[in-house]
Amino acid sequence: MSTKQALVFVTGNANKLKEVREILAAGHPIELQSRDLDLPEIQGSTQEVAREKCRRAAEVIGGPCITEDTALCFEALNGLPGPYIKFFLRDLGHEGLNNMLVGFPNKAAWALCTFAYCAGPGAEPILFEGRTNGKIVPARGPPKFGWDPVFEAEDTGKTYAEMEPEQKNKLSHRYRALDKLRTYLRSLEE
Ligand SMILES: O=P(O)(O)OP(=O)(O)OP(=O)(O)OC[C@H]1O[C@@H](n2cnc3c(O)ncnc32)[C@H](O)[C@@H]1O
Ligand SMILES: [Mg+2]
Repeated sequence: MSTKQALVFVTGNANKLKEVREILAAGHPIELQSRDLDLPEIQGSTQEVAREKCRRAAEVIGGPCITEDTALCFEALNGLPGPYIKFFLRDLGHEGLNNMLVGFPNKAAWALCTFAYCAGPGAEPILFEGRTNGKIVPARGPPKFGWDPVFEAEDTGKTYAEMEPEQKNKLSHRYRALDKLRTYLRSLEE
């Protein structure tokens, strides 16, 4: 009989959860439960933010869990807004994100996803990063998820919002990070 506790994905973001489930549905299955909790996030590097959030999540859950942090980094701004993109998006909108780069010819950006896995309260979280390069463009495509309409992924000519979910889920920052996490979790099963 297995005494293994289910792995819980702690996130307050329904779109993230949807994509994670879609990505995990293709390929090796990983059993996942979810908890809709909006955990406090510290200031710091993407790694510090991710580690601390996952640590707190494990305390709340009382068992193994994963969390995910997404940053959107502008090359002309040395990687900012980075982990603070949520608040820039909320307060400035798609147009404001474009306006931030008005004075810069360089519109390059990258989306960075950091999954954190914590084995339980007190354990040190382990991080898995995935990055997709692109550029910031005036909004195109349905505004269903965050900054998807203003991020054009490299070599696709399309914003994330213009893609079918299958296309985004094959090249996204989230897919790339989750693929590494999946490999790690499989190695634990062996
Ligand atoms: O509870 P958590 O998991 O933290 O969910 P959150 O919505 O607070 O998410 P983050 O702290 O990681 O902030 C990332 C911001 O970027 C947005 N976002 C995350 N992934 C995205 C994606 O793939 N495409 C577009 N926007 C995304 C998200 O809606 C937030 O505004
Ligand atoms: Mg958050």
